[in-house]
Amino acid sequence: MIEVKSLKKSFGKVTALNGLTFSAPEGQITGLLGPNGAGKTTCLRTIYGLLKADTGEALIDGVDANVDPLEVRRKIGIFPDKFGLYERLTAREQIAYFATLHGLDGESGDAAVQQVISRLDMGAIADRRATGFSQGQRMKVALAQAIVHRPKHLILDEPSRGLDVMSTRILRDLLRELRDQGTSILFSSHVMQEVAALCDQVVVVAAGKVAAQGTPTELCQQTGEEALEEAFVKIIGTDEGIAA
Ligand SMILES: Nc1ncnc2c1ncn2[C@@H]1O[C@H](COP(=O)(O)OP(=O)(O)OP(=O)(O)O)[C@@H](O)[C@H]1O
Repeated sequence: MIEVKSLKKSFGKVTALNGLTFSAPEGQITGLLGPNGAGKTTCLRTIYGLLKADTGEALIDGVDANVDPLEVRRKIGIFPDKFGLYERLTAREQIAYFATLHGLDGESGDAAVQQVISRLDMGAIADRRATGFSQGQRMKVALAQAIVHRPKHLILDEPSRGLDVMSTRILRDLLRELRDQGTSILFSSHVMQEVAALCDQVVVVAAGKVAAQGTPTELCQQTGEEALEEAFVKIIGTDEGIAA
C-alpha cells in the first residue's frame, strides 16, 4: 500500500502540499486528479524520495523513502514527469540498464528485459538507438524501465501526455493488467476522461490537499451530479487547469 499522511511542502512562499492525506491500496488504480499546480508532481516526487516533505510522511508498505531509499526503490516502479532517454543506447540497452540497477543481470536480467519488450510489443524498436524515437516509442521505453523488475507498486506522473490513441490504449491495457495482478497503481492526471476511464478510486487534489475522494460513482453521489466532469468542477470550484 502507498500511504501519504499529512504531507506539507513549501517552496519559498509557495505552498505546494498543505496536509495531503490519502492511500492507494493494492489491486486498485488510484488517480490523483487536480488542476495545474495542485501539487500532484510534488506529492509523487515525495513518495519516491526525490523530495523531502517539510512535515508528514509518505510510505510504501510502511517504509519511508527518505529513511530507506533502496528498499522503496525495489518495491516501486516510477514513470516520472520528465523521462530522459540515453539517446545513444538502444531501447533494449536502456531497459537492461534499469534491470541491472534493480539487481537483475545475467540470464534472469535478459529474460526480464525480453519479457517486457514482448509485452509492450517493442520488438521492432528494441535494438534501435533512442535518437529519433517518437513520443509513443519513448513512452514505451520509459514504461518498460519502470516495470522490468516487476514492482509491487507503480507510480506514474501524467503518463498519457503526448500519446496518440493507440499508445494510450496500450498504456491503459497494461495498467489494468497490472492492477488485476495485484499491483497498486497511482497516477496523476489533469485529464478527467482519463481518470474516469481508468480509476477504481479518484483522489481530487486542489491547492495541495484532498478536496474529495471516492469511486467515480461516489464522487457523483457526493456532489449530486450525474456526470463525473460536472462533479469534478463542483469539487474544485472551477474548471481552470483541468482538461476534459
Ligand atoms: N522546485 C520548485 N520550486 C518552486 N516552486 C515549485 C517547485 N516545484 C513545484 N513548485 C510549485 O508548487 C506548486 C505545485 O506544483 P506541482 O508541480 O506539484 O503541481 P502539479 O499538480 O503537478 O501541476 P501540473 O499539472 O501543472 O504538473 C506549484 O505552484 C509549483 O509552481
